[in-house]
Amino acid sequence: MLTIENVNLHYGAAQALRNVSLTAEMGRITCVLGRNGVGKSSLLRAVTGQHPISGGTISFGGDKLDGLAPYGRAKRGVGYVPQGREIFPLLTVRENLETGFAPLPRNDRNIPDEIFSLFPVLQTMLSRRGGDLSGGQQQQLAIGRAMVTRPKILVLDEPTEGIQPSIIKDIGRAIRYLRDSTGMAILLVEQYLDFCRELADKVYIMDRGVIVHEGEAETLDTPEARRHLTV
Ligand SMILES: Nc1ncnc2c1ncn2[C@@H]1O[C@H](COP(=O)(O)OP(=O)(O)OP(=O)(O)O)[C@@H](O)[C@H]1O
Repeated sequence: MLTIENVNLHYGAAQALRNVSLTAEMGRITCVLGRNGVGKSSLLRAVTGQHPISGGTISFGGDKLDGLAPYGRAKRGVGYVPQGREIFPLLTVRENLETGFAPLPRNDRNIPDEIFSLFPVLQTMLSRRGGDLSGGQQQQLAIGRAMVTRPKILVLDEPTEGIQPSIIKDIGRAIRYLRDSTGMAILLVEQYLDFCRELADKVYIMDRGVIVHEGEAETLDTPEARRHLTV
């Protein structure tokens, strides 16, 4: 499981995370809810090594992650689907998927078939450029690219942002499938309450860099959560 303990993160003098602690267990979907600017992406940058933390510890399966470069964390099984997808627009869909080979030993450098079972559109568009895909297709590609790295934990930054409802459904189904079939841990941050409520096993709510609620999804107080999501 992923354990985040008392983590602080700064951008210069501005503090984006304040003593944040959370756990994301194997075989469960952990969702962090919060409105724009409360620190959700910063939390994922801390987990994936995109930004250094200024206090606390982050460990996965008992190994300390903080201090490792993003590449080292990918090698230890941290798969990342960043906000805005970050697809390479001039590379083909196949080449985008193959960028996920980097942390893998040579024998594992193949694209698992289950990516195409989950997202058939990727197979039909293998030789198209990433930049030609719709936002929803790019999100599926970003999840596929993370799956190529054979993650033990998948970390997703607002996977529903700017995506049409039918593709949001496909993405929700894929996330559930990954939890159930592989037993991986899934940590996702979201502003979309209904998506989170349908999918999550455990929910945290963040406000201004602080965790203000932690609980099982079925006990989530929806009006209270909505209050935290309204500006
Ligand atoms: N590179 C940066 N330099 C300075 N401040 C930053 C930087 N990135 C984020 N911040 C600030 O840190 C705070 C948390 O931002 P963060 O992106 O983590 O929030 P968020 O909850 O993910 O919001 P969003 O949904 O808009 O991405 C905000 O006040 C933001 O302005």
